Amino acid sequence: MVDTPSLKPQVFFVLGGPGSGKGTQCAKMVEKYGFAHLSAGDLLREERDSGSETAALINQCIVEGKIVPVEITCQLLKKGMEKQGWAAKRFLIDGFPRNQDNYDGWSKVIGDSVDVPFILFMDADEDTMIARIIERSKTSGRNDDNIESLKKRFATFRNETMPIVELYETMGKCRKINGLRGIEEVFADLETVFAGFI
Ligand SMILES: Nc1ncnc2c1ncn2[C@@H]1O[C@H](COP(=O)(O)OP(=O)(O)OP(=O)(O)O)[C@@H](O)[C@H]1O
Ligand SMILES: O=c1ccn([C@@H]2O[C@H](COP(=O)(O)O)[C@@H](O)[C@H]2O)c(=O)[nH]1
Ligand SMILES: [Mg+2]
Repeated sequence: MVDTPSLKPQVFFVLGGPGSGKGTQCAKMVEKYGFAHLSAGDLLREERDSGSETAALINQCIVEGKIVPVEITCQLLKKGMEKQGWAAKRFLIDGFPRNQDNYDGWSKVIGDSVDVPFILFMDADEDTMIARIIERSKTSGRNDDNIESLKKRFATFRNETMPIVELYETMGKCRKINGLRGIEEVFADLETVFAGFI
């Protein structure tokens, strides 16, 4: 467990398939309400591009749509949270925990050092998400924004991440958002869900 001051940070995990709008909505929460946003995927891409000893493993996972071992991701998230200032913060952690290994690793390293009031599940159908990612691929420069990687990312999402969404549902801690509407309409729903925290 990490050593925390008395005031615990609040962490809201944001889950959803590739292209469901996690990053887009988190950016709006940062802009309007000053939440701190950590995208696990962005942190992993940054670590890969730094050329560290884990770079090759991270890149292989990204291209194959597989999930990076939690020891790597959790350390990046912990460092990111500390960098932002740990205490009295509201963190949106985007794209994590993605499987049981992620969930267990987070529980072990961070666990009760933070409060997780609820998670967001950005719900959208695959055809919509594929169309968004193919459009994004024109400018993103991401080496997993292509049909081959995307199919694998969807399979991982269905098989490994959805059980984590369901786990939070059973705890009464999952807030499902219809991600199919326009960006502003989706954001209005987030504002409703976050009432009391904004
Ligand atoms: N509600 C929306 N309607 C239309 N387009 C959207 C909507 N939300 C996001 N987009 C667009 O879809 C693309 C993917 O969105 P975003 O990057 O937020 O998804 P993500 O869930 O973070 O995906 P990934 O898991 O691949 O990082 C972006 O180009 C974004 O501008
Ligand atoms: O916790 C995580 C988050 C991400 N990954 C890997 O990164 C890619 C891209 O993630 P995005 O959220 O779409 O940016 C994802 O497919 C995984 O390969 C991870 O392993 N663990
Ligand atoms: Mg994203």
